[in-house]
Amino acid sequence: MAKHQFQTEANQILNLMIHSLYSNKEIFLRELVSNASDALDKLNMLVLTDEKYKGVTFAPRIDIIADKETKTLTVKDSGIGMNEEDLMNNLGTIAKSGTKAFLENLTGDQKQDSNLIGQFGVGFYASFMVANKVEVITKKAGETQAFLWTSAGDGEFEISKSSRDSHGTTIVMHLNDDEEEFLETHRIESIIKKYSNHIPFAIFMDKEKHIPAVTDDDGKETEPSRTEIENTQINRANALWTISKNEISDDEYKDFYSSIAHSSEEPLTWMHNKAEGAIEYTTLFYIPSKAPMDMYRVDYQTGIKLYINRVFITDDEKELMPTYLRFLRGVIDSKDLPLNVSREILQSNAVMNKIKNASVKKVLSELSKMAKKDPKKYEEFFNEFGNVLKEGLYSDFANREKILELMKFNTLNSDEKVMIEEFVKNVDEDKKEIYYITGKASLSMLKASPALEKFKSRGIDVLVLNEEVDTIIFPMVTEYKEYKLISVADAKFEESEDEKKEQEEVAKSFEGLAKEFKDALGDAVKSVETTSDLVDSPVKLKEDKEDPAYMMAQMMKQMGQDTGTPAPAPILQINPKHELLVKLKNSADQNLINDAAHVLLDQAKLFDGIELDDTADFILRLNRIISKAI
Ligand SMILES: Nc1ncnc2c1ncn2[C@@H]1O[C@H](COP(=O)(O)OP(=O)(O)OP(=O)(O)O)[C@@H](O)[C@H]1O
Repeated sequence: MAKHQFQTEANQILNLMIHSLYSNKEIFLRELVSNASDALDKLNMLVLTDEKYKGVTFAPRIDIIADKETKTLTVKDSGIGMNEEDLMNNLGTIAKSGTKAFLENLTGDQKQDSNLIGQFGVGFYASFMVANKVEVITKKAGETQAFLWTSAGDGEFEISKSSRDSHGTTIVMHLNDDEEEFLETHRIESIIKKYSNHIPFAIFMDKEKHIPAVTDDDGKETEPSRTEIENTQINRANALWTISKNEISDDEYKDFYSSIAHSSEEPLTWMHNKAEGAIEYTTLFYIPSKAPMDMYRVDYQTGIKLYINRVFITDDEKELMPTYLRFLRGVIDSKDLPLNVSREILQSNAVMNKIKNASVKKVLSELSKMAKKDPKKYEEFFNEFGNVLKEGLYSDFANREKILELMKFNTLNSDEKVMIEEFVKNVDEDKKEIYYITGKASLSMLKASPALEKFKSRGIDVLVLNEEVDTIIFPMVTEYKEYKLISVADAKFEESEDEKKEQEEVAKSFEGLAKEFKDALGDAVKSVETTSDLVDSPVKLKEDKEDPAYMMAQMMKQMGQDTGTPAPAPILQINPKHELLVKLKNSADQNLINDAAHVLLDQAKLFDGIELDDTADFILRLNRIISKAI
């Protein structure tokens, strides 16, 4: 008998289970049954596709055995089973993916953590919530040696040789004294009905059956009533997605979600679709109510299971759906794919691609319906998954317009987020230009940006995009229907001849001050010029987009490369109508002009979220100006 230590992460999960933070203990049965069902799925596929398993019989069943005398509860399956190496890896030494993310997210706060556990799906270790000792007797299909894995959940497990009639896995849980409720037939049956009614395989259990008394014609009892034990199927065992929509209740959909997503939270919504025609397939997609913890990790777990004619193929194929829909949970099942499909084939398979494209369209159109019919629910969805969906704007060119229509935008003139279809109603029908501003700043800060003043003064609304990803995504999104998307910095408004003339005159009268500013600031700015764009602010920065150095820096940024070379110096634009600049123009105090030039440049930088190179210098100059004013 060999003793082994649990891997640190596995041990942490185990400890959590034992000192159960989680109040919903009954889910241990859901987890074990779901593992049994997965093991049957795996064997089913191998028997159908792999020569090596030709001789193996696939007789799928799951048995639950409650023994009140030994206080044990057993879950047994005739699935793929495990050999010694599998046992070592799967039950102890290698934590399943997502474990790290899960553990990092724990807060120590019972209520919050219990929610997290509900989302994570603790798997096999959940058995230690109710048992003080767990034994796993298992034999891998096609192999001869069976093994016994035992642990009391105390940091160690043991593996030894054992025997088992045929392939499959038996999990024996020695229940804690206060968990005997899980030996009661009705309790077990209700848990199975709740979570595992629609796994594709039958679950059996011994049940007491009442046989009524037999009476003769005169009503005299010839045989008394009695109870018999009968091995009975306790779940419906019909893959839920194969049933027609109108025969499935909301509760059944929710329960099925709980079993495939290992989640105790209700899904936000689901979409069940049967496509008939050239390619036949069924999809059942769920949108969770909370974002999975690993959603922003590269090693996120996919939530879509692929079945081919009800035979499980994979749940680990990131190409099944685009990454920007990675929050989806559910099933794709099609008769029209070859059973022995490999990962490579799957990725380039024309049928799979058609299913994928049609499914994406379906999901997007369902989301669009939700946005219109149930805005409150859509808001919940968007708050959780909006930023992930947004990734589709650059990764899925074909559906860009639809994804854009699913976005909710902050805008300059609105306190509530609006959708683009609403937004364009107020766009100038002649110009057909949608303006946007991006920046890594708070919403209020960005809305107060000097760059928006020319829009404010003209009453034009602007999309205000203050998420970090927006600065990368939106420059790539150049149009929506017949509208152009234009960054506020590139927006041009027509001016009358008189206006132009007036501006030229103003610029001329400010030439002296502009030169003094440039002399004071040196290479920190490319040039200093007057602008008619500003109303309330004295200055703003402008990038010179024609500058080759600027274009180069942008290109490198888009390719995700930071070469460390500083961006080219910006142009400092000054507002000739602003009192401050008018006063400076008329001032002969060179020191004041010098300090003001620096302070105004720094002020413009701060507005654009740029860190100051020399904060001490900024403060020194500011203080000098203040003391002069007093
Ligand atoms: N009844 C079983 N038959 C065969 N293998 C099993 C069985 N139960 C568990 N395993 C193996 O042990 C692994 C770990 O199981 P565990 O329940 O901890 O996580 P999981 O099933 O991989 O993840 P999740 O619970 O999120 O689906 C499984 O992936 C599987 O390989």
